[in-house]
Amino acid sequence: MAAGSLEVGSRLDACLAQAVAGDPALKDTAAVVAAIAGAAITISEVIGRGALGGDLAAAGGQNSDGDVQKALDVIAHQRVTEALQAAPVAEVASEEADEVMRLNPGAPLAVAIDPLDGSSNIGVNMAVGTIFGIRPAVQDDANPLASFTSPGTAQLAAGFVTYGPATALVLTLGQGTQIYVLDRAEGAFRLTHPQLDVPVSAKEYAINASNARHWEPPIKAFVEDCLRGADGPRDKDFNMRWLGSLVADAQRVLLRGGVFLYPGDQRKGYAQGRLRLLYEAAPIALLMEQAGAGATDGERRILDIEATGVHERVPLVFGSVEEVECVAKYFGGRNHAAGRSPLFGQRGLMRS
Ligand SMILES: O=P(O)(O)OC[C@H]1O[C@](O)(COP(=O)(O)O)[C@@H](O)[C@@H]1O
Ligand SMILES: [Mg+2]
Ligand SMILES: [Mg+2]
Repeated sequence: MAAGSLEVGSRLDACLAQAVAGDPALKDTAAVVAAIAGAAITISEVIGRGALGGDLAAAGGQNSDGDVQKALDVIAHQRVTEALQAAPVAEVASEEADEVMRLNPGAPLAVAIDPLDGSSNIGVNMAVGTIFGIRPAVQDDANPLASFTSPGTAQLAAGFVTYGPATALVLTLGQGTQIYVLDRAEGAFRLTHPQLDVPVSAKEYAINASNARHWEPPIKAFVEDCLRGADGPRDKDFNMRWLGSLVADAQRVLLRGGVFLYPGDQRKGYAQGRLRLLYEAAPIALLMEQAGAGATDGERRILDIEATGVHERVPLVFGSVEEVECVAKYFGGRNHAAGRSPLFGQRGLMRS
């Protein structure tokens, strides 16, 4: 979907048809997007009823990452896998399934999906979401992960749905990033943002600061310098937001800029942070890059990283390009001593 060629208010199905008319190779990808969007509408109805529909936060089993599955995690996983079963999808890598799931052998596409992102927000009426990345399926009976080992650049499309005050689908088919909002009266998504363009610089960061004592020195230094604001080496005051829901934080960054960090830290099991490469970091990274923003693990471009496991984690930094590059400088050791140097960050020394 080329930027500028889409009309605000158009229905998702019309926009997908237009994309396929322009590039017939997108036919299957568009069918998968439509299937996920359909499942998202039904998930949004469940979430919209809140506690009227029962306790969506009720604990069930455990997923492979050791997280307790809540009732809504399980419902969302069922809804998306049912929808993908009826689409041209050979395999699914879901947060809520230990192994890659085989759906339609021989079908052309594979989907990595986080059916319900932001699980800690379930049951308290806060935003949650669904994240997905669509890739070509690679048939290799000896390697069940074959469809998912290519770097994120192999993704044909990526997106997420936010179930917030409005239900929104943020989508890229590799030509810009668009937002569609669910028109509840009609039961259809309509285009609201034909081309997102993330501001290059920003004054807002998002990180779970309760982990500060576990952070590595570059992250500590970056955040300390943000906190020092106009009195420190960054020379500007920052605001902070943390929603505990990656999709909601990502949507804010896409709409008004900023930087999000979930770094690795020294807690047991958190050396690579908390977020998963295949169904969280890689789709978000494609959406960011297609909107003019960046996504790294601190230093390396997320889209260049190859997965070696379904639920592999990766440190994640994304958002306004200047901020993402600034974080990389702290990792490179070029900035992170600066905040503590008597020559930096003091009015009248390195700055006028
Ligand atoms: O509770 P923490 O450590 O701040 O982690 C919050 C992060 O974890 C997540 O909830 C992980 O996703 P899931 O809920 O899909 O496991 C992100 O949405 C969010 O950004
Ligand atoms: Mg998640
Ligand atoms: Mg999840």
